[in-house]
Amino acid sequence: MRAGAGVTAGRVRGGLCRGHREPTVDDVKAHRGEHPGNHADQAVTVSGLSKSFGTDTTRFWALTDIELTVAPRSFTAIMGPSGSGKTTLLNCLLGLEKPDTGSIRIGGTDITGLDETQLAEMRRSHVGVVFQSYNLIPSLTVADNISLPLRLAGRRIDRGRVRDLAETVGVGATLERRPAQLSGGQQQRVAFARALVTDPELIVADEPTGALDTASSDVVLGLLRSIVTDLGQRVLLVTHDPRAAAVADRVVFLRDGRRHGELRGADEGRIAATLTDLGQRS
Ligand SMILES: Nc1ncnc2c1ncn2[C@@H]1O[C@H](COP(=O)(O)OP(=O)(O)OP(=O)(O)O)[C@@H](O)[C@H]1O
Repeated sequence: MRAGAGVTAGRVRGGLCRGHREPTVDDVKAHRGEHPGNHADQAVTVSGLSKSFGTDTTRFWALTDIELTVAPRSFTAIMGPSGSGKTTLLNCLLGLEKPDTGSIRIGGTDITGLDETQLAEMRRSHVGVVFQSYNLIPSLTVADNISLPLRLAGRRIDRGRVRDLAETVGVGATLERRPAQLSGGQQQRVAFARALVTDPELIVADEPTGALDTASSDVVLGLLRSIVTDLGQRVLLVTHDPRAAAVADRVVFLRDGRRHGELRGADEGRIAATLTDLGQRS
């Protein structure tokens, strides 16, 4: 994180105006008499979450009775052997999969009760997502890629804020370039700025270092840490990499779709050993 880059937790949390083109999560809250706006102080909670695939005769439970609380200003990594349910959990959090049972509260709203339009708005404004494959739009400049979620949500675009965010993640000098003119590490930093631009309640990072060399991975992991520590965000990281998970405050393990313990403040070696043990017992 660039010291003195000009984006403080207060500024990042402050200056966004929300559009009113379609029903939003905040509209639902207002309708219920709840308080709309940013919910930085509320935990993201997953409770009794189960998800199955298939029909009655072929039913397979990908997630069973998952409980998870992601507190404000916290950094949680999710790990587990292949097929343990990490992607399914992410997809449920993003409203891309509908759980069979349970609740997912983001910004004080149970998103399992939202319709498709409201879920799309939730993904645009309340959750920032970073994937392994950057997913930047090649024809847009860095500045326009970063501001895209605001444009899609019909919100005012504050160019100064976009510039501040770009500087914060270390790509301030590239605003007028196209993604193809950037390194992989730089593109991933742009993806982080784009994820932060709506001031979301949760940043979800799915293997964000998977395509990067060690040096670029270190920069991105440092950035993830700073997003929590300096910008006051909460981050959920899904990764196979114990080195990446060691940057988190805690690591939650999944096995066969169930929670299987957690480690806090563990180093890479301990996380790797736990993961190996988990895989061998699957
Ligand atoms: N659409 C689907 N239809 C049927 N089964 C599915 C579907 N999606 C996932 N599954 C199954 O659910 C289980 C959990 O899958 P998931 O992709 O969540 O695991 P994962 O931990 O992300 O695995 P990996 O680390 O390999 O990406 C797996 O057994 C998978 O085959």
